[in-house]
Amino acid sequence: MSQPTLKIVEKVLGSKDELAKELAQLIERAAAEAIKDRGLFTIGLSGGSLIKFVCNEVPSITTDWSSWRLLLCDERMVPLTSPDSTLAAYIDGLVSATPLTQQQFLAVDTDKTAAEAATLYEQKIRELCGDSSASLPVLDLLLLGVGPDGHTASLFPGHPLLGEKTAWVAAITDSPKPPPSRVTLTLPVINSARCCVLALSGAEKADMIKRLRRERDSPVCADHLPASMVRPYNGELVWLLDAAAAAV
Ligand SMILES: O=C(O)[C@H](O)[C@@H](O)[C@H](O)[C@H](O)COP(=O)(O)O
Repeated sequence: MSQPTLKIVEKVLGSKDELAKELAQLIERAAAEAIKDRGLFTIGLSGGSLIKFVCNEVPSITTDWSSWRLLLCDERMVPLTSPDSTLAAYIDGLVSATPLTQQQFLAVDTDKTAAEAATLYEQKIRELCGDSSASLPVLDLLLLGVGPDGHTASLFPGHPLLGEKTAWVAAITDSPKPPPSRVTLTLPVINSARCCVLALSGAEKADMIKRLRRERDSPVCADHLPASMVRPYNGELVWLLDAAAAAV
């Protein structure tokens, strides 16, 4: 059976603020559709600059917050009290600014080893998706950043994790981006989502965008950057760029 053609949408926004507003509108639409169709909205969150984009604009959207379940596309194996904790940043930015409760966030057990936490997180996602026997979860919306080396979530160029085909969540203890120990969704789970958003901003990402565009437009390209391996099987791929990152 041939692979359905991937629907890729690329939007270039004038500034980081405009990118954040566009992202919030996309999230509002995705949440409305998911809640109407399934009574639940599952959204995956990444760290880095996405945190500010989400926390600055998402609190002002109109949605049924009680139907949201928020999980992490990747998380650092640090305590919630650490400034490196992605979950802590989102709880701090969203719980006080919306009706969301901390219990609606799917927390990683960062007090365990990364391998144990990965196994436990997969079980939590299975429970969330209500089908423990499912081969892959279909999450509604995954928000992904892209590092200057083309990594996304905690999937890094040339890392064996890029070849993981069965685990939903994997541990990495040699992350080139500190802190070194993390858990991450794997590519099969990322590509099973209904919609993946890659959000890139800043002039420092311009060169990477050029490489990703080359890979995107010619899949046979040898690079195989992790961010260009985000190609949802049956979902939508949205690139949101600010003008600085999209500068050719
Ligand atoms: O926890 C993390 O480190 C992130 O999940 C990571 O994948 C991030 O999204 C990229 O490194 C891009 O970060 P910036 O958008 O800040 O460049």
